[in-house]
Amino acid sequence: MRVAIASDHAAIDMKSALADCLREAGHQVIDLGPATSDSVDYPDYGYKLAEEIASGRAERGVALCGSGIGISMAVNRNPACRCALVSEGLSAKLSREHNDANVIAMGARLVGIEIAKDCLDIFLNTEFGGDRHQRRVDKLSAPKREGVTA
Ligand SMILES: O=C(CO)[C@H](O)[C@H](O)[C@H](O)COP(=O)(O)O
Repeated sequence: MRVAIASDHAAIDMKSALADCLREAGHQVIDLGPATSDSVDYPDYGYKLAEEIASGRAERGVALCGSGIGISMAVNRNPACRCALVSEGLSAKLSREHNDANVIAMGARLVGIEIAKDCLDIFLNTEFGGDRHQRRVDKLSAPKREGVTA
């Protein structure tokens, strides 16, 4: 699978460790940076990652920052992305089975590396359930959200 990965300065070590895991598992890794631990802004990297998904250059994405919150918000501003912020395996599994998540987000300051590896493995190896979940996921992509005024 083609997997894009991006972080901010707070998650650079986790990015490097997860990129190694992805390569060892035979995935093609698109590392969008950053390359150093100099302070950067998570929206810049979240938007870059989202663009990789939207363009089709990447099939899945991994978004990392200190809490995972900021970068997941940035990724989800792109309508092509369904980014799930997770911190344990069951959420990673449900993000695929129920939500067809195409990006996983985690917080390097909150989640240990072994749990992060487990979440990533589950995220990449769990199929979408389809059926009733497809109808709901379709509504996430609908150009007009029924009953929403804002
Ligand atoms: O967690 C984050 C955003 O949700 C970021 O990774 C930052 O770490 C966080 O905003 C704190 O930034 P700092 O410059 O490292 O203090």
